[in-house]
Amino acid sequence: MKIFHTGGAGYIGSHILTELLSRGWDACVFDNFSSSSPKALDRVATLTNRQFQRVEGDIRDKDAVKAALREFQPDAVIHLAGRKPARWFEPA
Ligand SMILES: O=c1ccn([C@@H]2O[C@H](COP(=O)(O)OP(=O)(O)O[C@H]3O[C@H](CO)[C@@H](O)[C@H](O)[C@H]3O)[C@@H](O)[C@H]2O)c(=O)[nH]1
Repeated sequence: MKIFHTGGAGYIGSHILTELLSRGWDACVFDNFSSSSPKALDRVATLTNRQFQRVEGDIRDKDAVKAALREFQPDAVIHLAGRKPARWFEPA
């Protein structure tokens, strides 16, 4: 299986990525590292002893997403790239 994995460098994403690679699946991580670091991907590669594609890009950039999908040709997409939830404000 080939998985296109947005937000794959994040907390939940990097755990999912580890599981995908451990199953022998291929992955392409698409992430802008706005709340994560490429170092997380290095750690996953070391932990799993697997290499995978990495694309640094903005999920809102339709052309960049299309180009990455066209090149990788995934079987499935796991989409975790997203902004953190809005803060909770106490009512006045
Ligand atoms: O426009 C965007 C926004 C985010 N990202 C990426 O998406 C990933 C999101 O991951 P993260 O911020 O770690 O979120 P979660 O994996 O949902 O982790 C949530 O849950 C964790 C466990 O509770 C907390 O530690 C985190 O702070 C909280 O955001 C990161 O790699 C971001 O760089 C993009 O690529 N594009």
